[in-house]
Amino acid sequence: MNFKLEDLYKLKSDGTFLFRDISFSLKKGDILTISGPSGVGKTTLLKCIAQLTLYEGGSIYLNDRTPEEYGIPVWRTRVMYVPQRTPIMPGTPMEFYNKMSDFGAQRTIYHNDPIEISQRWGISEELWDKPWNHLSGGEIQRVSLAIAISCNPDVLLLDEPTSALDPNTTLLVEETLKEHTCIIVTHSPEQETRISTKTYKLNHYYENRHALVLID
Ligand SMILES: Nc1ncnc2c1ncn2[C@@H]1O[C@H](COP(=O)(O)OP(=O)(O)OP(=O)(O)O)[C@@H](O)[C@H]1O
Repeated sequence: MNFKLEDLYKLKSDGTFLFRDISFSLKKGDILTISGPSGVGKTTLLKCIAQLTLYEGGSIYLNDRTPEEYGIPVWRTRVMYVPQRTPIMPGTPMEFYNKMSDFGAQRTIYHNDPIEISQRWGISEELWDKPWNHLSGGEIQRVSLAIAISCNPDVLLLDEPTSALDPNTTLLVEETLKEHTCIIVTHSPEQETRISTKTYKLNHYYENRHALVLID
């Protein structure tokens, strides 16, 4: 597996750069953490990679093929985005999972058991049959992440995946994430130190100069 960004850039609505010249490559098992001040564009960068937000320039490749070559629905199953806050849906997590795994591009993919994944992080099997709106923020975060991991994407795009979790549960989730290839937005320098194989610092644009550092 190889994953590559080349000179990705995105403009703000006023025509100035939100970010530019974003280039990096990942191999299987890499964890790239993205950090930087609020509003700098971290979430937007993940959404651009997932093809959920348009960008004005640059290229993205998974195994030397572009999103267009895969087709966008297939791309999103291979390069899967998990938002920081999953929108509350009707029904239960299990109903959602059953519907999703029977849908389009997911149907051809081998799925692991999301219940087994979430049990490693203290989520009981019964919780999967409770309505979404009866779950805590931390439970929703773990269930959403377990569903994404169960789909076996090549790259997970995770926006602050442990922001609602206590320190011990955060460590348990990190142990699982280390088994996958991930791009993770985090505000925690400690988390960055614990799990990253590469780090990316995204800073605000000032006077047309973008401070952006990639440390291998
Ligand atoms: N599709 C878009 N086109 C242009 N600008 C956008 C788009 N989506 C978001 N923005 C702008 O990009 C800026 C960065 O937002 P983003 O949520 O990516 O920041 P962030 O670094 O993730 O912040 P935080 O750490 O607070 O979550 C915001 O000013 C937002 O209004």
